[in-house]
Formats: sequence, structure tokens, C-alpha cells
Amino acid sequence: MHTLDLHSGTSDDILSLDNIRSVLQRLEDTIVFQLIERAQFARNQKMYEPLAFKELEEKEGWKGTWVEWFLKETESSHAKLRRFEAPDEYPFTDLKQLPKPILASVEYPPLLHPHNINVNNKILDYYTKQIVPNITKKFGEDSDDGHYGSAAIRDVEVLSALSRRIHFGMFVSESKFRSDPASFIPNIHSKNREALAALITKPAVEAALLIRLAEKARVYGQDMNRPASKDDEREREAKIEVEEVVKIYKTFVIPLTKEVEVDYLLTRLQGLSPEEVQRLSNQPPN
Ligand SMILES: O=C(O)C(=O)C[C@]1(C(=O)O)C=C[C@@H](O)C=C1
Repeated sequence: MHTLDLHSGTSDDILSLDNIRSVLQRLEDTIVFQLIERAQFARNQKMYEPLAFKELEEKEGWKGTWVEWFLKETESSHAKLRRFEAPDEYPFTDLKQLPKPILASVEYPPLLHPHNINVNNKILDYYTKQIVPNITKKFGEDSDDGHYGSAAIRDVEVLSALSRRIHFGMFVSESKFRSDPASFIPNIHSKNREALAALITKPAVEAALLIRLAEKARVYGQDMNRPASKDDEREREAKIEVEEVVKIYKTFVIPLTKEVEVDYLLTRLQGLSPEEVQRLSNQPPN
């Protein structure tokens, strides 16, 4: 499972950096596999353009894109299962357009400070403009195979995994904040994004991630039907380009995760009393 176990242990146990990083690592597998799944289909640019399917407007009154509509349809059923009440799940569809859960709410331990961060618009934009064209370029820029259902199902899966991964940044920064509030507080007060970004950045963790990710993309993307002795052939026929996957993380996933971490830190003291902020400022690092 890719879930952080949000039900057992204290919030400090749940928010241990090791715990959170192990979820981030497993999400790498999911993201690589799902990118491979989407890369089987053509670019199908029509799916990302508003009003490109007249049937959608006629039958559903939908004026957005095919993929936005399918996100809304998928997220509507997931909302009924109370998916978006979980602190690690953020919808692409405006919450006001989604139905209420059927079941009563689950009680989560207090993990995140109240916030209204949601960067899914940025994720959808980058996915549509950069990721899809790049991972489907072997079919050609104008390629269209008509598999609008299968491709949209993969799109929704990739988008949802990227969204979880990137919003997980809030757990990371909550964990870092709790272990040393005194270092963060002055920079939160002065809204110093650069200083906050420097505090949360761990170059060695990023470097190890990119190496691990390249290896995952290389191994998972091989055609295992080819003899192992023909390694070069296996790699030539790769289902996804390793550099493409690494580029997605390096230029987009990690930077946006960090942006989310900083956005979250900037909200971290809102609503706290001056005494509470003082108490946190006096807390020694651990
Ligand atoms: O693991 C962390 O400490 C994170 O903040 C996550 C993450 C990432 O996106 O993978 C982001 C910033 C750090 O420089 C290292 C890694």
C-alpha cells in the first residue's frame, strides 16, 4: 500500500521522515509504471482541448476538456468514498462540484496545520503540455489512435499519483518544522521563501532519488520477453525513455514538491497565539 498509516501511532510517529520518505519511494514505482501505461497510447491532443468532443457538450453540458471531465467523473465516485477527506488526497475538481461522502467522516490524528493548498492546476498544465507530448513522441506530435477511454484512464491514474506525491511535501515540511521550529519561525514571519527553501532542501536525498529513479525506469521499462543476454536490445526497445522519467522528476516533481513545502510553511503559524509561537521558538531541535 502507498498509504501512510494515518490511524496508528501518535502524529509524531506518523510524521517521522523515514516513514514519509518510504511512501515517497514507493510512489516512484507507481509513477514509473503508470507513465509506462500511458506511453502505450498516442498523444491524442484532442483529449486536452476544451470543447473538442461535441458529444460531451451535447450529452453532459461539459465545456472543459475530455480529461477534465473524466477527472470529475472519477473523483465524484471517489468523493462518495470520502477519499478527499484524507489529509493526503487533493482533487483536481473543485470540491464544491463533488458529492458528499456516503459514510461518516473518519477521525484522523492532527497531522497538518489547516491550509488550503492545492497545486493540481499546475500539475494538470505541466502534464498536458510537457509530459504527454514527451512520453508519446515515438508516435508523433499529431498522433491520434482514438483510444480516448484507455488513454484517459491512464491519465487520471498518473495525475492522481503525481498529485499525491507532490502534496506529500506538506507532511515532509510539517515533520521538518516539528523537529526544529526555532529555525523556521523567523523566516516564516519574514516570508523569506529562499531561506525556507534552503532549510528544507536536502541535495543528497535528491541525488540518490534521481539515481534510484533512473534504475527503476530502466528496469521496469524493459521488454522481459527478450533474452537477458541481449541487454542492449532490451534497452533499445524500452517502453519509456529513462532520461524522460528523470527529467520529469528533476524539472517538475521535486521543484513543485518543494514549492508546496514552502507554501505550507508560510501558513504554519496562522491562527496560533503569540504564546504558542513563543513556546515553539523555545523548543530545542531534535
Ligand atoms: O525528502 C525530503 O526531505 C524532501 O523534502 C522531499 C524532496 C523530494 O521532493 O523528493 C524534496 C526536497 C529535498 O531536497 C529532498 C527531497
